[in-house]
Amino acid sequence: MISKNFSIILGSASVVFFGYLYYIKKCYNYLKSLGYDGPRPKFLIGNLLEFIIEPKTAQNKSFSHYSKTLQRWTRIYGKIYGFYEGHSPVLVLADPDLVADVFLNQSKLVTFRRSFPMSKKSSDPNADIFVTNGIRWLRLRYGLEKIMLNTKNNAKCLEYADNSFINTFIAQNDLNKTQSNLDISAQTKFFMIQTIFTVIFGTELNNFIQKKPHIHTVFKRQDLEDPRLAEANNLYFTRTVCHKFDKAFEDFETFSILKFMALISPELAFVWRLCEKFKFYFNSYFFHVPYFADPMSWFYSNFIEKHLIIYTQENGDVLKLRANSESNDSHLGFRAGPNRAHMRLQSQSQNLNNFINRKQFCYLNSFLSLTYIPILKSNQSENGRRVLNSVKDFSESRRSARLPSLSKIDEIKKNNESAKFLKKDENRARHPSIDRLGRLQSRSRLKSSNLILNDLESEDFENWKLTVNEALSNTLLMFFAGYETTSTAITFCCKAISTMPEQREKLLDEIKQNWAKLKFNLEKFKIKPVKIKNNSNQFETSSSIDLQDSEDDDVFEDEKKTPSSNSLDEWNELYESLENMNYLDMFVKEVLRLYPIANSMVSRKCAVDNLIINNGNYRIPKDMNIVVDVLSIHYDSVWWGPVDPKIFYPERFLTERHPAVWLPFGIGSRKCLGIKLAMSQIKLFVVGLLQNYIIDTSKDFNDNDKLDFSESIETKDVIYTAYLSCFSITKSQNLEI
Ligand code: HEM
Repeated sequence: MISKNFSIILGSASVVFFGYLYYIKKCYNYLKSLGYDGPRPKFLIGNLLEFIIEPKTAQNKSFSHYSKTLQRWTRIYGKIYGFYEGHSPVLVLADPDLVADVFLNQSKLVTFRRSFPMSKKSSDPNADIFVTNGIRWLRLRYGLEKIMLNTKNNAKCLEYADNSFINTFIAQNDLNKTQSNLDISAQTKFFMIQTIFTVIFGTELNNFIQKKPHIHTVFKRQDLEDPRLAEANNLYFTRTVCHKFDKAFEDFETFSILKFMALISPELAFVWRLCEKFKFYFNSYFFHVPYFADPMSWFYSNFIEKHLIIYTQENGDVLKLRANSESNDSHLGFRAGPNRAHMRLQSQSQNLNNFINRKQFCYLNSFLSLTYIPILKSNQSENGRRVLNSVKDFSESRRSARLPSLSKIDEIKKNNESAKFLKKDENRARHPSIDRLGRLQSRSRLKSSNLILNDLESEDFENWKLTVNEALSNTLLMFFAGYETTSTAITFCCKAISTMPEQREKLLDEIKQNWAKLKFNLEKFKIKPVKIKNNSNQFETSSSIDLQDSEDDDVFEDEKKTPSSNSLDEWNELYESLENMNYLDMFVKEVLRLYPIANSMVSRKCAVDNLIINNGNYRIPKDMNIVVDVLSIHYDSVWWGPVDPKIFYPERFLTERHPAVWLPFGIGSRKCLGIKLAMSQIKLFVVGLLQNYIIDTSKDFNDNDKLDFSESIETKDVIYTAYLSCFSITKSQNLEI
């Protein structure tokens, strides 16, 4: 009997197993059936292996990577083709007209980012804008755009960046005077972490943490290679946070068996996700336990929690929506009862209150201002109890706050949207895809998430709020999205400056011409932030790190000392003058054209049935992943000529180009939200550097290295990175007034 049951189970399992294999085999006909050419897939893995190892036709087997593989395929298969990740088809666009058609003209329908089986789901309460799709994405985008693409806010961010530049680069370099070479990559990372931190929290990283050792439980001295130097350089915490994020990026790129399994069998993603949950119980080597087991929790408990409690307390606000039920969101750090961290913060909050009372701009406060938290005034004298209540109520509010906005969207969608969308499209040439959409709608089979509601009136948008989870997770995203990308871009710019004297002179000329408006950096620099003690190895900084709890408990004391007295108008002026420096703008754009940093992120998922593009020549079925071969477009002489696109030639931007040929920040409605911030940070760094230093290739490299800008840039799978990042830095006399 047992053996009979066993045979039945075994038989059924074999049927399912072989059925699945048969299904996988059939999948490999899909792209062909749609008329798309492409590389021949291997059973089970598709074309994944080619992303890792170049085919044997190459002289030596060398490591390949994502963008270069696409470039190679484009040369063989043309402007549009497909490949398989496991057995999932992916369509590649390598032509600006096609990209414009999908990302600009049809962007209403293709605003879904392609997802990977193991990445966070769009419906996850902690999902950020990068992974969300459909209406939820639109709501987030609408809110975040108001803050992140606002010129005044960006001018303010510039002030933060300028302070960070002084704190990291100039202070650091003065300390290392004896050192002939400087690792710009490390410096720019410090710069970025400091800037992003300040932009998010409105206070400098060191000011926030240095006098509060109990706050930073994760910051251990042993994390640092040389704690003494780090401490002396006043970058103790900055280094540590950089180290954490570097590790997180390493994890992102490291091969993991679970990620691989999910790619080759996405239908079983739930199994791999489950395994991921339990992987801590297994040997981490096999499953690759990430350094940040849960980045959100880490970030939350070390930064946001403190900031938020103080934020709520300072406003005298109790966040009250539903008083009774218990929170189950303790993973974010909120617990119903008091804990010691809360008590400590409570007693120290007065200092932070002073800071928040300044109503200083920062992302976290701005994002929170978009949430659905009703603010009730409460009795100021019951300070302690209020904080604890606010923590409790806050977690309640996070859950309940989500509901009104989502139901509102549903309501809007049901009443107006589908009809409106289709009506607007009546004037457009009717593609079969749109007709089909209409038929689907009339059969009430249109799923809410399939349409993007770009056509809503602006009044409707005003009611769209963020949930508190969304405000927080997007704050964390800013670190991930802006840290490595911008610092790498700055390193590439430094490389271009150090290897191309002609272009460097042109930049210097432009800086001289705009000198009056760009005076901020140098003036600040004159107030030396650092001095070196004569009789010891110890360095002394204007805000040296005191790991003991200080008597003077005002964490913003140092901030008051920083010479940042420019008014917002002046920062706006600086922002504008940076914007108006045409050569600088072209220079940075050219660097990003030659070395687009995050091109694998420019991807979409088709959200409608049968999207017709290129005047009906191509059909993209629903759920098809679409990626762009950015490198091929960036190096195409048809679009970038007549000067050879391989040559570094910023002036090529003087000619008007196709709207879809420069893609380092993506394109269309999902274009990078940090574009303005990133561009002004890069420009500020370049100007600051040239104002103060002569930058040359490192003395450790010979003349051949010196000329080789492109060869010194290593490209990784996911994003680009620089591996020769040491430069020789000497104090410049050029621009002294
Ligand atoms: C040189 C620096 C940067 C580069 C090269 C870069 C590149 C990109 C790219 C290629 C995308 C995908 C766009 C698309 O799908 O069309 C993207 C998205 C995004 N980036 Fe950036 N980025 C940079 C800096 C930043 C910074 C500093 C921030 C914020 C502080 C940021 C925030 C975002 C966000 C939020 C998205 C998602 C937008 C959405 O899905 O709606 N980025 N970025």
